[in-house]
Parts: sequence; C-alpha cells; structure tokens
Amino acid sequence: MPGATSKVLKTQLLTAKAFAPYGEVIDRQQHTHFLINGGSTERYHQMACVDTGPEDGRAIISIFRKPVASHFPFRVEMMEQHPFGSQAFIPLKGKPFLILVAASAQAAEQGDLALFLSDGSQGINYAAGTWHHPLITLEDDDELLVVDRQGDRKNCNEIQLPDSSDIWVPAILIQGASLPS
Ligand SMILES: NC(=O)N[C@@H](O)C(=O)O
Ligand code: NI
Repeated sequence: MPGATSKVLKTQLLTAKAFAPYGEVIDRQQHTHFLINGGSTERYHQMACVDTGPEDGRAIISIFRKPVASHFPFRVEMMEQHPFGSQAFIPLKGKPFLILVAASAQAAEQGDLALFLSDGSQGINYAAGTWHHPLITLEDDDELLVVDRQGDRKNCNEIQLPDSSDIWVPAILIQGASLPS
C-alpha cells in the first residue's frame, strides 16, 4: 500500500489539449460531425489517424477483453511504448478506464506520469512511441476495440521503474459506482 512518502497520482480531465503530447482523444463531444447516408447518420470523421510507421507495418483491429478489473491501488512498476505505430483503445461497453502515460522513459523513471480517466465514451490513440501503461480497467468484464500496428519489427519496448519510484495509481471512485480496491 502507498505510504506517507508515496506519490499517489491524481486523474486529469481527458481533453484533446491535455492529451496532445501523448496522442489523440476519440470523443464525440470534442469532435464535429457531418451528415451522411441521406441525413440518417452522423459521421465523426477522422477522429484519429492510424500510424503504421515503416513499410512493413499494417493496421489491425483487435478486441481486448478483460474479465477482471485492475486491482487498486497499485504501484506503477513498468511502462511500455510502441515505437513504430500508434495504438488506439476504444471502449465497447461504455465503461470508464484509466490511461497512464509519460512524456519519455526518463520522465517515467522519475515518476513524471500523467493519469487520465476516460468516462467510457472516450477512446484514445497513443502516438507512436508514447510511453504508457498496459490497459487499466476499472470494472470487471470490460472490452475495448484496439487499432494498432502489425509488422515484422519488435514494436513493444518496456521499462521497469526502479523500486525507488514509489508511484501509485489509486482506487478511483466513479460517480455512482464503487470500484474494486
Ligand atoms: N500487449 C498489448 O497488445 N497491449 C499493450 O500494448 C497495451 O497497451 O495494453
Ligand atoms: Ni500498448
């Protein structure tokens, strides 16, 4: 458990501006749309761009199904990046989830991390190379659509945060729901 000297992260509002250093926010509330199909459908066009990087890359679509929510509070022990392509996470069940990022490996090792909370209607698209924590879900039985790069190159670098970096993600109370801790 976090101690008196631990750094317990606070969530930030997931806005396009705040998240810009790390990627894009996929949020109908923050995008315009135009009508298509005879006015029957709103197209929220190009909310994010898929970056497949070097020529051997192609964009793939996956579903991450996570039966059990992450356990809170937890100490941040590792972060990862995908140097050759972007990675988007789009909630399929409307459940809030957490997004933990850092501007660089050094920032991560120094505990300079940013924690964002999606309200469940917002997705994100990590820019290629963005340091982030693997998927952090707040409720059991969650599913997110993931769009990222498939290619021949190793596209996942990890760093282990030193034991001295006593950084914690707390239990987040969502309006009207209590979360596992
Ligand atoms: N390993 C994997 O595909 N997932 C991670 O990249 C993640 O960000 O959750
Ligand atoms: Ni990832």
